[in-house]
Amino acid sequence: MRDGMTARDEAEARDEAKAEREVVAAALIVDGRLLLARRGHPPELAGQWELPGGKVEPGEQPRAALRRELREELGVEADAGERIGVDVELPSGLVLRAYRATLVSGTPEPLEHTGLCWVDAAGLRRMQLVAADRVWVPALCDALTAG
Ligand SMILES: Nc1nc2c([nH]c(=O)n2[C@H]2C[C@H](O)[C@@H](COP(=O)(O)OP(=O)(O)OP(=O)(O)O)O2)c(=O)[nH]1
Repeated sequence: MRDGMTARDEAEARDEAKAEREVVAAALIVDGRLLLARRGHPPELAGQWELPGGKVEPGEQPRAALRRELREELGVEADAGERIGVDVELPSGLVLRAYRATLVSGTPEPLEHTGLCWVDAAGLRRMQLVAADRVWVPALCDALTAG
């Protein structure tokens, strides 16, 4: 045990460290199309498409983080649902996880991205996705074709 820390402090610190390592990403599907967002930064990812989302803050639940990110990035209220696709280990040590999301209110706008687009399964296969997201294409296409 670390000096001055109780077992509960340590458990919470572990939980926080774990939460800090997760990036949540939204598979937001409306009318059979998936929303993609184009990154403007960092330079090595600029111009590539991703699922909107971001890092979970310490003490934050992943689905709450996703709702916050969609509010900040797109200006919408959304619900976060089931996981989709596999966990992806990012080179930075973060773990990237995708969740189904449903739109509750608002129209997505690119408040922090350089653009948005809605794609069906064929469109998704043509997009230049950030490398980490490419493993999700089959699962996302299944979700799109399942209606
Ligand atoms: N949001 C998101 N990030 C992704 C995806 N795929 C992927 O490799 N990433 C990476 C890019 C970044 O290294 C990291 C998330 O960073 P971010 O910039 O979106 O996080 P954030 O909104 O919390 O922003 P920041 O304040 O840390 O800049 O995960 C994805 O589909 N969505």
